[in-house]
Amino acid sequence: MKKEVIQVQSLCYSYEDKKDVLKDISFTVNEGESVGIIGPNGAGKTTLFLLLCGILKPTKGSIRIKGKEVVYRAFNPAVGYVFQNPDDQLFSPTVWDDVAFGPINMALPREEINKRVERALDICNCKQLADRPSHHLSGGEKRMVAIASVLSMEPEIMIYDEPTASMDMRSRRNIIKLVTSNKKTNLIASHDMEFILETCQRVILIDSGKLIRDGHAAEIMSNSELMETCGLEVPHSLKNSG
Ligand SMILES: Nc1ncnc2c1ncn2[C@@H]1O[C@H](COP(=O)(O)OP(=O)(O)OP(=O)(O)O)[C@@H](O)[C@H]1O
Repeated sequence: MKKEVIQVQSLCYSYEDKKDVLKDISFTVNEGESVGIIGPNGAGKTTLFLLLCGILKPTKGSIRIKGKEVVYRAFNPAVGYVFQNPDDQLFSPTVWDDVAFGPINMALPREEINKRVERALDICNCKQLADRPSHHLSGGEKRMVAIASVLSMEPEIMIYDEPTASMDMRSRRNIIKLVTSNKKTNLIASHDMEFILETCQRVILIDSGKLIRDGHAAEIMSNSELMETCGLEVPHSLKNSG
């Protein structure tokens, strides 16, 4: 039987100056599943991710990761979060330092740190960037390095917020490959519907903070009436198929 690794129960969230950003959200995610989180701008996708990582604290409801309640502001090595904006993730003098930052803070032995950095840079095709300052990289390069800086911590659950934004075709393909070939649990928010379709069997559709649908990706995303009501478009590859 599949293990439930994420359990979200009756989750509500209000910012101080923006109420009811998430309204009574409940879902579970099994180990090894890849789930797309789709919804229009401002639907609450990033807010949901910040709650899953413990960066924000639920106004109501609960989130359990691997059976344990998420602790507000506590680092959870099981969860890796790739921020929407890579500049929020990269701050060290070089790419190598940025990718090593997590493993160093996990107090791993030097040899293990080196191994993990090499592996993460290799998976993300960033080896040649290792000695460059992260803030001198292009937008797409920064995004790949940001992914490497999370992969180096080897979390079981990866959360990606808009991973294909500003990526060229080759880098986008590379992300599809790394998401579909890993054995991790993946949560991915994206407006790139074709990308979601290629990487996720299941999607959760959120609109105005409410969970509208949770189910089979192609089934939900081919429903043109539903997609349009939520300000989204049926991906090209599903047009005329549903
Ligand atoms: N720090 C904040 N303070 C107040 N309101 C916020 C804050 N961050 C986000 N919001 C508001 O909360 C709502 C949900 O925002 P969120 O970033 O979670 O949406 P999203 O689905 O990720 O959007 P996008 O697709 O544009 O990235 C929006 O109305 C946004 O304006």
